[in-house]
Amino acid sequence: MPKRKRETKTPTQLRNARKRKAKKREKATARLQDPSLVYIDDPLSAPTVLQAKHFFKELGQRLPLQLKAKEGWRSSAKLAVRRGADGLKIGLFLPKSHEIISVLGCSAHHPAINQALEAITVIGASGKIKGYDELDGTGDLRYVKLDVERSTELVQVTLVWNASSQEEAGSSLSWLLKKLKRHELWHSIWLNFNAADKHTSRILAYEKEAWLQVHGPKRFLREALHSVEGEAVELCFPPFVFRQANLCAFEDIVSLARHFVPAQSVVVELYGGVGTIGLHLADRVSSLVCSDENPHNRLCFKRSAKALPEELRPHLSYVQGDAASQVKSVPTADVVIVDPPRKGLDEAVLQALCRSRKKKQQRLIYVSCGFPAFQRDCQKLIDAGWTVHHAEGFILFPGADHLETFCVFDRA
Ligand SMILES: C[S@@+](CC[C@H](N)C(=O)[O-])C[C@H]1O[C@@H](n2cnc3c(N)ncnc32)[C@H](O)[C@@H]1O
Repeated sequence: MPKRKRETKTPTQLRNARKRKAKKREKATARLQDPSLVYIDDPLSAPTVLQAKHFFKELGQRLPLQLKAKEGWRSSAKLAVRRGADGLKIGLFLPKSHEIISVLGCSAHHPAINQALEAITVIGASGKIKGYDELDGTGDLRYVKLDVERSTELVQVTLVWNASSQEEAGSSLSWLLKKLKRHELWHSIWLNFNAADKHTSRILAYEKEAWLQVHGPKRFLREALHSVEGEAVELCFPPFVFRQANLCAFEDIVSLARHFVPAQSVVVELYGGVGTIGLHLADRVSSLVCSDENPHNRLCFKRSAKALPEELRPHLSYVQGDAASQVKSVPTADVVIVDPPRKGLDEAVLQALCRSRKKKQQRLIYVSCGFPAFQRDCQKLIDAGWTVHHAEGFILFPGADHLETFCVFDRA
């Protein structure tokens, strides 16, 4: 039989074939739905919300649900960047997949986030910068983080770059920065150098050396929660600290927390971030010790506390450390406030709360962003003698299968 000649393709043909394939993939995913908007028609029908209602009903508790604006609420977003057929593909991963769905123009975004995304997408269409390719670990831009300063509508943008330094990033980064700086959208521009292995799921590199501010003022982005009563606080949110994506709705949680902290309480706050809840209790506490594992938070807390009236400052302190290292303070508190990540309380914290007995009466305010973990922790707290005094559910991400649970426990 005559041998068939092997078909060889020119580099241009190969490139075009790759582009066609990528376009086909993009078309297929475009038909799929943004995972953050699946329940947007009726956010109260999301499975987690129904599950939470059932759980509290079984405990003999009502669970009032709070839902604010369904559009324009997301003032902080971390978005993945990958290689697209026509430049950068920026968006959210579809559940359990490596496919990205574009979120350009998403109705949940604060308008400033959409403007920023548009600007980056247009610049990216030139093809001069490459989106990250997780198959081979090549490419430039891995993620973008966008945080809006709501009072000015300016955006703090962080470019997560696949290099370990600005030198290593080279001319493509310098070119992008030059283009970005022509826009008047920015509060500041930050670089986060993350050359971690392609198998990592970590979005940001948290080491101090990984961060570089290349544009904007030295003063951190500020946010005031205007609807919260008490002393006005200016929270600091540089890009390397946790910030609630829906700060407008979280204001109501902070207000509610104030309501459940009796005047002159000794308060211990674990998983406190930059002091988003704790600092708003400054006029209600005889002392507040706030802590968090992120070493960057301390400076933010101190700067915000410094701007409070002089007589309140001595009552406020901040300790850097993970929650497990702070459990000694739990029995000394009248009120313990916890707002852990999705996985819930660390075992050491849960154990400390379950055996804490020094005070005659104690209150625990638990703010949870992960309902399954809350359910588990709640059951253990009840078994240890805590009772649910009040619970409320907040739809912080309307359209997503998520509930932020606010629960007050008491122990006599
Ligand atoms: C859901 S955020 C809440 C922060 C704050 N209450 C707010 O609303 O901005 C959780 C915080 O827990 C911190 N964190 C995560 N794991 C921790 C741990 N094991 N010990 C202490 N803090 C932790 C994170 O750094 C983050 O600031």
